[in-house]
Amino acid sequence: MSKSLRISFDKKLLKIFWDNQLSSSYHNIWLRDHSRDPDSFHSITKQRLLNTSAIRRDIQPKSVDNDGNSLLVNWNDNTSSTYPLRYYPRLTPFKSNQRHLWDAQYMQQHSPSTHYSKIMDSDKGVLDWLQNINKYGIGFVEGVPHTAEHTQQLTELITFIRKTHYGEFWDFTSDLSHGDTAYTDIALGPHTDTTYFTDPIGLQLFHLLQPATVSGGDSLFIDGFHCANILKNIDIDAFNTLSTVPIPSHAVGSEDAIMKPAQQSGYPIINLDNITGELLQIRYNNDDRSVLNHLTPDQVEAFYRALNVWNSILDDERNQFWLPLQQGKVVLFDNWRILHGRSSFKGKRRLCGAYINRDDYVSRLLTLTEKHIDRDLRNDYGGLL
Ligand SMILES: C[N+](C)(C)CCCC[C@H](N)C(=O)O
Ligand SMILES: O=C(O)CCC(=O)C(=O)O
Ligand SMILES: [Fe+2]
Repeated sequence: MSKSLRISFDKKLLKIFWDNQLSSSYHNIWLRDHSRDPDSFHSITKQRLLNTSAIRRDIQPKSVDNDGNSLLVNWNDNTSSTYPLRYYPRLTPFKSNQRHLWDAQYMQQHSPSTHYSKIMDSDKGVLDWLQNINKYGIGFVEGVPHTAEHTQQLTELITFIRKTHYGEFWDFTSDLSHGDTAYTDIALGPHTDTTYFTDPIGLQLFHLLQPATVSGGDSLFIDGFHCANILKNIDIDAFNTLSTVPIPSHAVGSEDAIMKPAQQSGYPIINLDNITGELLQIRYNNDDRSVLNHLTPDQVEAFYRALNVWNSILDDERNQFWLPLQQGKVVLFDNWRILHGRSSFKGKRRLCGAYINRDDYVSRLLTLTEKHIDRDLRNDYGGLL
């Protein structure tokens, strides 16, 4: 084949040249390994059937044809491969181009919200809600009957609730019923929850069933990704410190804890996606941080300096979205991105809510997106998994 026409499906996935211009034998192995022919790839389960280690080291394309839908490669081991030509972006809900980072002013003017009736009507309403989470990290629902039962039912329309040593669907007040300051009336600074789990909870939902009867108890939300970007821009050393120094943290739980109190070896406060390098997870709770007995003297200095810069950004009112939660208004937020807090309060206050696992949230988002957004995507997406 004389033409040397480059067909590039995607820089990362698959680029091949006609005229066998693949430069290294491993590129041939890589190409063969990504074949979508029925002997190499299960079209329903999207799993590889091919035994990668059995691919011959000297595998070479003998010919390459294009039938308009797929690229057909015949190999020198008498096998052949197909590669669908159409390429859709992988449905990865956390590509930064889908995220809209925000400060307090933006959130005051554009609180992403949907109505309870729309969610109860159909799972398209659930998708709208989760798309707000995917884009802004936070999403409100108005018009929710202010009972724990209705709130739990609403939560379970997303997916199942994650059970922890705090219970399943929680409905709590300041009675220290669990060994945590959340069960008191003191102020809580901006934080993410369950930093002491190997897999911090993905989403957190709050519904304030009883605002504080005397005063206070307002809620704070901060876009941790927006703040991490500020940190990166103003002090790259501090950003690098907080995205590398591992921090241990713990939860005491309480006698009736279903699970043993959690104590985890460390993870950094700012965690990046291992493939894309994008912001993946903010893991910050200064109250739950355990003893730092693993740092060198230099790391201690770098850590506390960086922590000060980080806190100066969190404490900047321009980044702090404060609001008094109310009966009937549910908030759901991405605990891997959004920090939350509370002002101290006086009197009785009752908050209910739940945790949802990260992976269960993401798979629900993907499933509803494929169902409602792009039916063709299933085939193209499947062909190129
Ligand atoms: C939400 N709920 C009241 C159940 C528990 C709160 C636990 C708070 C804990 N310090 C953490 O940050 O994980
Ligand atoms: O009481 C509140 O508003 C939230 C407390 C808190 O941070 C939590 O329960 O995780
Ligand atoms: Fe919390």
